[in-house]
Amino acid sequence: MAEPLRIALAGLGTVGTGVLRLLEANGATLAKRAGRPIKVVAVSARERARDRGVDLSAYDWVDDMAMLATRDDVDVVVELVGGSDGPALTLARSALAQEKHFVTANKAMVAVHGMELGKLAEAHDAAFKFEAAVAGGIPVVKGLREGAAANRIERISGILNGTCNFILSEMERSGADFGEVLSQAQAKGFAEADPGFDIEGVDAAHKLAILAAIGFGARIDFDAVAISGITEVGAADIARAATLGFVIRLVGVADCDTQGSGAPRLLQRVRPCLVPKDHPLAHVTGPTNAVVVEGNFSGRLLFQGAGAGDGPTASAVVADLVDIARGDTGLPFSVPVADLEPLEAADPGHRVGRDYLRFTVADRPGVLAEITAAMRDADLSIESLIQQGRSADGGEVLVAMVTHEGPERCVTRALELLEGSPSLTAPPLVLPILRD
Ligand SMILES: NC(=O)c1ccc[n+]([C@@H]2O[C@H](COP(=O)([O-])OP(=O)(O)OC[C@H]3O[C@@H](n4cnc5c(N)ncnc54)[C@H](O)[C@@H]3O)[C@@H](O)[C@H]2O)c1
Ligand SMILES: N[C@@H](CCO)C(=O)O
Ligand code: NA
Repeated sequence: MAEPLRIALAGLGTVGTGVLRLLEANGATLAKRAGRPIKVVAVSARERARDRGVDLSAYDWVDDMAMLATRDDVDVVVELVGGSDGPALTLARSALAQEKHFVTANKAMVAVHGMELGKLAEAHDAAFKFEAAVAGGIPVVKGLREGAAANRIERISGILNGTCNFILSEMERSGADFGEVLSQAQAKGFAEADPGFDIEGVDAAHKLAILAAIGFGARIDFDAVAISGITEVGAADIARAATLGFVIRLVGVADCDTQGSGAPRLLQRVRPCLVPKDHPLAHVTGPTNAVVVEGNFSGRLLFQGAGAGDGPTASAVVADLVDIARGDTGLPFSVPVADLEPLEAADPGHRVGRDYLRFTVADRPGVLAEITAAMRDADLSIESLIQQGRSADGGEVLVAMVTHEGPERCVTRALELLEGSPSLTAPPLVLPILRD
């Protein structure tokens, strides 16, 4: 059998230890599939003494992870540390500059520095692979880059954050409150080191920006992703959505739009959406992720599976190692980085859709008339409206409505007209209804 592919592994947390376990469990099969053994030679993490439930005695321990990139006995550096900058980025730059292949699960770093790292990889004939960075174990980077390569991609949409999906579907199933379910997601190892990245939608936006770059042949533009997280979604919204025939999911959507001018513009958004109960994404529960890719010849492709957790994420990391062992060390993106288009961000104002609007209002006469007058003046038409119950103390009540299809600028205008109104006791919540 050929010489082993020699690995240095930085980070021995949830994913890093998962990779060691997987290589141990499936080593013989992997060697056959890859044509040579995949062998870890060195590891690095913060605390050497910590009990991780894996035997590290066969690997060199390196205190300073930056040293992994300088070793002559290493072909691939695997980074499972996290953080868009700091030691992960230093390691990536140094490994690629020294012509080591580089594999990572770090979507924050790929979303922010992917263009620079991709260029560096191309310049040094090294592989730069990040299947685990997007939707954990689901082979969606490969699916888009390779499986759907023959298509013009028209739209990418998906549930890209396991923590948020777990929280929303658990709140829906058990009626538990947000904080309690977030703690469960943290205990299960889905959440980021800073769970703010999950619940504010930033993690999903990192992943969407990476997928959009591959799908649309565009430069990664993470700063252009419009992001809203799930912190404002309450149990009452989930219950009202259910009454109206929807579930609430955090969904990332990217598509291109010429806005009449000819030049394609890219719209990337991550928002909690109302998903019709018969839509495939409505059945995605727990930490599962799902991505719908719409190709002009393939039609709809649905990729679904575990988006987080040690085993599934390790599966994606090791799949990248198998590719490298087989000699697939080619372009990190669908085209050379220099050929990725710098697409401008699209203005969503003219996009047509339906929305769920939730107002928290003072419980007194005339308030509903004020809201509906603003909607009339903004040319926004109401399809249905729910105002349930009365507050015992004449305090505040929730009014939820669903609009008819109309341009997004009408919703923006209605909210502008209501801004500062003393009738509203909290900022309104707008959740788009995901279109088919
Ligand atoms: N956990 C998941 O389900 C999952 C899924 C997909 C991608 N990811 C990504 O994989 C990466 C790792 O995630 P994780 O969940 O395994 O994290 P983790 O916190 O469980 O592990 C991180 C590891 O990196 C080490 N580390 C952190 N900072 C360090 C530093 N400054 N110097 C040396 N070592 C340092 C820690 O000691 C630990 O061993 C992140 O980029 C994360 O976004 C995680
Ligand atoms: N925190 C991420 C891990 C997988 O990328 C999630 O919940 O989806
Ligand atoms: Na993946």
